[in-house]
Amino acid sequence: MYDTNEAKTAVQNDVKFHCSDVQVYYGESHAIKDVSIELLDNTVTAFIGPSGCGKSTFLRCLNRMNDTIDICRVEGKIDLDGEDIYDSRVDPVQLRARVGMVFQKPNPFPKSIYDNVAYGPRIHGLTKNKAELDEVVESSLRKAAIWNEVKDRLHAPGTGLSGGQQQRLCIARAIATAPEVLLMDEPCSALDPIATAQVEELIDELRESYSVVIVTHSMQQAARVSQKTAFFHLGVMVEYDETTKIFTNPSDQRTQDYITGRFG
Ligand SMILES: Nc1ncnc2c1ncn2[C@@H]1O[C@H](COP(=O)(O)OP(=O)(O)OP(=O)(O)O)[C@@H](O)[C@H]1O
Repeated sequence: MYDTNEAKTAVQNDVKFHCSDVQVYYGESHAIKDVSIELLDNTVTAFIGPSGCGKSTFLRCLNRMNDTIDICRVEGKIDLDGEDIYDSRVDPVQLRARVGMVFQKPNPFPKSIYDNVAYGPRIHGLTKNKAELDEVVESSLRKAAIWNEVKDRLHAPGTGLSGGQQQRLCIARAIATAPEVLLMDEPCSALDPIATAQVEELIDELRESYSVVIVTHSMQQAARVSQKTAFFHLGVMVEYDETTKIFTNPSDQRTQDYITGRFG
């Protein structure tokens, strides 16, 4: 039913994130229950599940974006390369340079294309001079597969690009701080089919350099772009396995019901 690519399966890659017994509360409401998962390097992991099951909440735990929500409380342990990201010594701003994020709606800053990409390297002091910064901007735009479309108008506003171009600009902005992990929260939901195909192709390329975690409502997209899939339901991670296995022979009846469209 779903077109998965078994040859792309990545089982031997290193663990980037080791999450154990993660709980998330919004006030009294228990949104994520006992989630334990290992997320691999050089792998695209898809989070799927019905609306409200907690996919975005769990994704936001991985770079402490939930810290910005007053009523949100995270418990359990989340290690990135063996280091606890919730340790009081960890600076969330530095963490977010290592664990970049791309949102549902393209959100370029009201700045030029160049300045959008240069923003992260500038605030983190990653380059020594203008020539180095130019290089980072160019290589990030190239990796995000948008260089050829913008190279002659780097000083035009980022907000003047099409939706698909804006999303690739946001991916370039996330890549510019040399992250190790890219979190993508429904990155194609505001894009047309052509822009979606371009971003999906890009996600496949990004996997060579990063660990990519993507929340998606589209099971076809999860099947196309990911090697691992986690299925969430009512705040619980029901099943986590090779994408091929999840879409062809899931172990849990709830996963089976979801992928065959019986609920959600
Ligand atoms: N800022 C918030 N304040 C209070 N409750 C929240 C907040 N964000 C999410 N929730 C609740 O947490 C639960 C999980 O929401 P979340 O957005 O993580 O689910 P999701 O699977 O990503 O949903 P969708 O696919 O619709 O985006 C829901 O019950 C939601 O109402």
